[in-house]
Amino acid sequence: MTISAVERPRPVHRAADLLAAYLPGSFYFSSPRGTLLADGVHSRVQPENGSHARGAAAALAAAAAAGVPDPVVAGAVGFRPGSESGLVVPSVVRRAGAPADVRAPEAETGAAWSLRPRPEPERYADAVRSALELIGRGELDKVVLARCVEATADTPVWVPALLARLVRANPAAYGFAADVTAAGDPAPRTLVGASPELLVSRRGATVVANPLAGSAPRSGDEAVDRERIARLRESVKDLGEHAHTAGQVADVLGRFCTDLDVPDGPEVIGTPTMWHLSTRITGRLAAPDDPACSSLGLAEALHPTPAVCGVPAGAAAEAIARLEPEDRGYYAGMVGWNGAGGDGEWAVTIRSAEVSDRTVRLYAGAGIVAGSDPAAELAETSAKFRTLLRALGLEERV
Ligand SMILES: C=C(O[C@H]1C=CC=C(C(=O)O)[C@@H]1O)C(=O)O
Repeated sequence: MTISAVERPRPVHRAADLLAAYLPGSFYFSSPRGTLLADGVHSRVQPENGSHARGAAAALAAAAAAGVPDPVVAGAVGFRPGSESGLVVPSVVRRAGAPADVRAPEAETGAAWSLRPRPEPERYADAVRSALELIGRGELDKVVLARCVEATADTPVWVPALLARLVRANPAAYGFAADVTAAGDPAPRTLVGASPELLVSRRGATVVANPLAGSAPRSGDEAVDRERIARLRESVKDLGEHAHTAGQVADVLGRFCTDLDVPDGPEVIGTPTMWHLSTRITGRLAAPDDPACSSLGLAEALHPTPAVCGVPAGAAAEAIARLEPEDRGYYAGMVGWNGAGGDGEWAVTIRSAEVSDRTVRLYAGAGIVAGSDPAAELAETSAKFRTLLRALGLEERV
């Protein structure tokens, strides 16, 4: 009797072993729901009429017909519509539980680094002032402005070690590493990060989204942090910034769901470097079999949320294109996986960097609304860089 690949019993893996098995070129994604490590490329996913979800459904059907066991679509999509995307059906997928007992080498303190902010911090503060003028004239309610720091080492950066340090330091985050090398790149390019923000997750008919917006840096001192949390909970500016984001996510999911549970107000969640206002929204899909309701379809409908773009979205995207000198690339896009039945998990690509050879490009942004202070927004982006800088052993440098 022969057993088809799909029916064959699956080996059981440990999360720590999958992280240790990650190599550049693999796709790694971990979350409180579990860990996924994917290798090889069975096929590349091309959008169909601009829809990644439709392209993914076709690629998954073809992979299942070809006997790929447990086919998934995995990878990342860039910030701008129609921009870079690196979605594939991998040849082999291994799964495990949420990351636990993860070992990681110490940061490469031996490497010599040079750091270049892009733009210079003062130019970022100028961009915030320009955004405040647009807000003052009523052209915008909110826009998220980002900046970049380019860190260059004297030796090539070993991404598996960087990923392991990120996951060890942020076990509750959405940890990821995705190969995003494009034709013409002089060296392989990897997107890596530890995002605190769930764009959307789907399991059967149940969907969850967890928009974040409104922030304060974590200080490490308990009394100071208690005070910062209390201030964040009451900050009119941060609550307004958050309401834009949670409201839009609820509106979009409401179009797909019969029941939607939206808490009355945000709670505060902590990462090792930040405090954020957070709203966990859950819903029940009206038509789970509709390809538009796959996790990738929902992620596309939600993207870009006002956590990374703004309100109104079109005017905010134009302001971003005009006021940010660096292209965002994959930063502020989405990263995750989508299975054949439509289940999956997509994180917002923040607390992230693109690594190529000796260079790491880190990105961080902050939501600008009426009442934002340019110096405070600049400081907030510096605090957000700490997730990656810490993993690189460079925390004191920005
Ligand atoms: C855009 C980023 O964070 C978003 C997520 C949480 C809080 C945010 C804020 O308070 O501005 C941002 O919307 C980033 O980390 O680059």
